[in-house]
Amino acid sequence: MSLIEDINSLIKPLDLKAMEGARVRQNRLTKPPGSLGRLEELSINVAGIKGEVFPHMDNKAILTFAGDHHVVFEEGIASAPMEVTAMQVDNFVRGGGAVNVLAKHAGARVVVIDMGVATPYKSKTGVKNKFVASGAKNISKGPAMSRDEAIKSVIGGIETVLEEIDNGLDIVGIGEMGIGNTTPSSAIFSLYTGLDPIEITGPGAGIDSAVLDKKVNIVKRALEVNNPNKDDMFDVLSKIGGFEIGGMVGAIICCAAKKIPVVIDGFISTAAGVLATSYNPLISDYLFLSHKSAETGYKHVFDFFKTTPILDLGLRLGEGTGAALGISIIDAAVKSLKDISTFEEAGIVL
Ligand SMILES: Cc1cc2ncn([C@H]3O[C@H](COP(=O)(O)O)[C@@H](O)[C@H]3O)c2cc1C
Ligand SMILES: O=C(O)c1cccnc1
Repeated sequence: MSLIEDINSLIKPLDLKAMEGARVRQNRLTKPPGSLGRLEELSINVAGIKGEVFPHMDNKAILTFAGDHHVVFEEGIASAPMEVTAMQVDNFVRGGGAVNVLAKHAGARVVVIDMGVATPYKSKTGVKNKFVASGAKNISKGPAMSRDEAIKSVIGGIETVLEEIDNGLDIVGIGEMGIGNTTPSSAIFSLYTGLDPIEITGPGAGIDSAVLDKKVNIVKRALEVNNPNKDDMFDVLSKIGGFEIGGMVGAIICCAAKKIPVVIDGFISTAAGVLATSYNPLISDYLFLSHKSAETGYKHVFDFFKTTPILDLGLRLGEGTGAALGISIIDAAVKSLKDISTFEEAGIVL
């Protein structure tokens, strides 16, 4: 636990001086003030996070945390076989996943982390091993994991970021792979919003309406059986979370501590964002929501964040796909702040 507390204690409010410097520069660039809209705000936020008016954006990474969920198979609410999580891990290592393609487009590397994949994958190299246990247990019957395992999963996420910093890390996208993980994510959102699971729970990767009814009841049962305490993030993570969700929480905490902008992906990584923000509200300043997930409950979760999604493309995939697109927009924002000439430099007098 002490690594988590030590890292958490490093998280500080944004650098207001750097933000003011960026704001002043934005207003001196050869364009009408405010005309780059949200890009201006994004660049100012990155300056505040990094404490620099000209932040570096050379090294970008999508961290895709993988883990399984026994609840969806034991209760018959799965969208795909459990083995698909492991198969997708291999696909990502080969570079053939949707996240690989969009990350490449954004100039970001993809790091795949095994937090708790329950079936074997073929890749011998190319997967970071932070394995905690073989899939989260059935949350409709009891806790997903022990408290110690929840702590271990968060530490795995922190270690991932610390190790990746050595490879250069200017911005991070948070993604996941885990068949069934919209179920724990829906439970987490229901708990923190206080909304009935029927308003939050959606079809995930794709189930019919009869299975969706069952899924809503499973989310309700998970909350009743476990009675998680929302003021204790580790209680929530251990009772209704998952190993890849814990990994994402750790990565988010560590990025905030290390002044690295964190770009959240869709429904599941947003659940990790809610958990991390509940653990330390200062983290909210370090987060960017890349896109508005099309999954049912997503629209109800903005109150937890100081920001709103950058894109609205109807995505509902996960893996870090939306985060990759978000990174390319943030990169454009930072480049605009740095590289557009000021009126003075261009010799333009208005
Ligand atoms: C082939 C395939 C690739 C995926 N890539 C991401 N997900 C997404 O779907 C899963 C969550 O949805 P649910 O809770 O309904 O299973 C996660 O793995 C998420 O990343 C996928 C799902 C499938 C089937
Ligand atoms: O929004 C997402 O990331 C999402 C939605 C449904 C299924 N998988 C991921």
